[in-house]
Amino acid sequence: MPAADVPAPPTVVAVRDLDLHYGAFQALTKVSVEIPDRTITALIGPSGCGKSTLLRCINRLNDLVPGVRVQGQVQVAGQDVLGAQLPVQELRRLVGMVFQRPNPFPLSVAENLTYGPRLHGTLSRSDATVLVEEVLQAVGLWEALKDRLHTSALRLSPEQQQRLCIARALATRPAVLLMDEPCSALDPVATEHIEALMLRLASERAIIVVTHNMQQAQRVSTYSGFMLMGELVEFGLTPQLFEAARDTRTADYVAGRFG
Ligand SMILES: Nc1ncnc2c1ncn2[C@@H]1O[C@H](COP(=O)(O)OP(=O)(O)OP(=O)(O)O)[C@@H](O)[C@H]1O
Repeated sequence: MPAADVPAPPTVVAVRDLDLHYGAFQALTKVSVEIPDRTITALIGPSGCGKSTLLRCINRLNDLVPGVRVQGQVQVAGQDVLGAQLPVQELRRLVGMVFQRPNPFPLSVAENLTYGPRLHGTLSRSDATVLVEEVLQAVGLWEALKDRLHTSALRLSPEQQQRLCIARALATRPAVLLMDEPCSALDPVATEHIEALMLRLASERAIIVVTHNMQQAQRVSTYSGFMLMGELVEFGLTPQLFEAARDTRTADYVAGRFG
């Protein structure tokens, strides 16, 4: 964990003056943040404050919502996300996403993992074999599943399904992994395993995790952002945000005085 006087790692996601409206409702207001590479950043705040909306701006998942309007700038690895230059398909390769409920495709374990890379280009049979082992190793599933690669992913336990979804997101070698409440459908033991996995994976790419769980944010993240009613109130090193917040609203929230 870097001390407050150690320079932050280079920025991998830069958000500047981001406004988002769902129809007439403004869900994000002038959000600016620089997310450091190769570390975990947690987004916290009360229900409805815009955490998931901000996350979904980073891979343009909000594009699918009718009536959505986005203004401002989002850059991932130096590339402009909201403009027309970066095709959405390439963006989705660069930015993986894991959701609250494990959502494997109704396909085999191996097909879940090769689906993305096949969509993004050609994947030879030998490359696919190497890739499947690599990403299953990365999420600690190789030993358990190496003889079940052609089993339906839907037959796995919830924890295995969530690990598989993380492996599927890793298969396109993203620079950033977005995780929206990735443990909320899991029991405490599975949650502990996924948190340990997140810490391992963050040595090679940035992870941005939305969580309602204050303990989880403190256990896994190096940086945290506190959001309230569409604004990013405070962003900084996690211990500082939890123990010496600059803004009284942050201090009140992390102390459990509201939300
Ligand atoms: N598709 C949508 N259409 C209209 N309003 C939406 C849509 N999605 C979210 N909102 C609204 O935008 C606001 C922010 O929602 P968002 O899901 O980003 O919050 P959140 O902080 O992630 O909440 P939670 O912690 O409950 O998941 C909320 O008021 C929500 O009702």
